[in-house]
Amino acid sequence: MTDESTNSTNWSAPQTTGPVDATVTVPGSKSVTNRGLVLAALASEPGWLRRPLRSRDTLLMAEALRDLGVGIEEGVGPDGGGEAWRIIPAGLHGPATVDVGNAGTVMRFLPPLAALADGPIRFDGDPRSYERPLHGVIDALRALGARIDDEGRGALPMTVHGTGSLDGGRVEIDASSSSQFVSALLLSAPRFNQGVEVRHVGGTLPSMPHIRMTVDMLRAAGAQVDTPESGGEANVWRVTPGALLGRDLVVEPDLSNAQPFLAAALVTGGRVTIPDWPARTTQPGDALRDIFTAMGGSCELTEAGLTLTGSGKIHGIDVDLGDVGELTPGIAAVAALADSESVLRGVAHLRLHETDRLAALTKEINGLGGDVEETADGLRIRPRKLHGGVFHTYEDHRLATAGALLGLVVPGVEVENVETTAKTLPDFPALWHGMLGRD
Ligand SMILES: O=C(O)C1=C[C@@H](OP(=O)(O)O)[C@@H](O)[C@H](O)C1
Ligand SMILES: C=C(OP(=O)(O)O)C(=O)O
Repeated sequence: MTDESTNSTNWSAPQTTGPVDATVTVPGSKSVTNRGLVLAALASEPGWLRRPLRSRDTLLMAEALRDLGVGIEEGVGPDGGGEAWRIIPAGLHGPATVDVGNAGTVMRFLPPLAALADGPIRFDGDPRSYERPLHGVIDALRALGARIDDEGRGALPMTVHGTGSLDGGRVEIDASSSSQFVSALLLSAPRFNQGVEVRHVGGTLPSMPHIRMTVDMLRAAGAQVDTPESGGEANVWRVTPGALLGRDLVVEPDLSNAQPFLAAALVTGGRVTIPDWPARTTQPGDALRDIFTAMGGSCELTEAGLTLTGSGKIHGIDVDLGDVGELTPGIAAVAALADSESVLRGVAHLRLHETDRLAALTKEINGLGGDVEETADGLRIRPRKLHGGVFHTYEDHRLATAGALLGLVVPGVEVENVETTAKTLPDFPALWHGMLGRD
């Protein structure tokens, strides 16, 4: 949380007095799209990504891969249906410069791939990207044989001096500040000469579903991966070197971006359906079914999608969100409207996300009259009657959607820089108005 002022205008969050009743089609998953792009770029044959998310984070990933020589063409899917990207792998070339923006997936997933390029790849990004942890990736890549020039920062900006190949092998990392360190090393590992064995040492590893997503997608592309869950040692992942297949992958809707819409049903005692909700998924957003049920809603998964129906009651919750940290801002907003206290635990690492999310949520909800307190690893939220005001967003898409949710039931909430939702959900204001039946 570094900046309070931007020049953008405030967005008057639409308020509703009645229950929301809508079906909202949510664009594709950021996490699946960006893994899909990396794996397709490293494959030994062309592949398809259908219904990819087109947002700041995924366009930065696509742009970076193009700059390294990968072909990413617009097209329709092989069956003629849906929008798609056709990805044509090629030799990875430097010199090139990668703009990571403030995308964790770009700043962490691409340096291992850059080590396979045949020249220097410079990484730079938004000022906040310099503050986000990257040491796990940098140190590990050095241990695996890469040369990286970061002028001793252990962070961006930096240059990875690709030599066309990387030894790989065994490495220990402390990934307690971001699961993306583990995912990053695993994703490119089929192309390392010896593959990789990653051992996490240190504090609790967050966001396990995202590591499972990495493993599942690697296996679906033909990689051999051993995991703690497949009988291996705790906190150790192994990827065997080998060719990756080109896939025809349909990207699931982004379930974390479905959160504000489902929450709208919960806080208005209404009903919202999200089509194409997957029956099985590694996305952390699937946990919303249990969390929002515990908070007073009821969920039903049918052919039409996932429907959340609000009961008119919103209950507080005491929950460890370490596995599903990216859901915290949306849950905090609902908790501020509940009938009892909430304690959100296990998310100390959110201090190093797009902004310091714990500080930002505390300040902004309290700015509307709330009573939120930071704890060592999360938030304690005591619901209070809220009033209108400006909800600052600190260039954090999930702060912006949390502010919109509060504004749905609290008169006079102005969300500052709602355009920041473009990081993962560029159409958010239009989708939100559409949900309310307004233009
Ligand atoms: O791998 C991924 O796609 C992600 C992993 C998580 O990162 P952290 O483990 O750094 O929280 C999550 O918060 C982020 O939004 C997406
Ligand atoms: C933490 C997030 O993003 P990133 O991929 O930049 O880490 C997020 O989307 O909530």
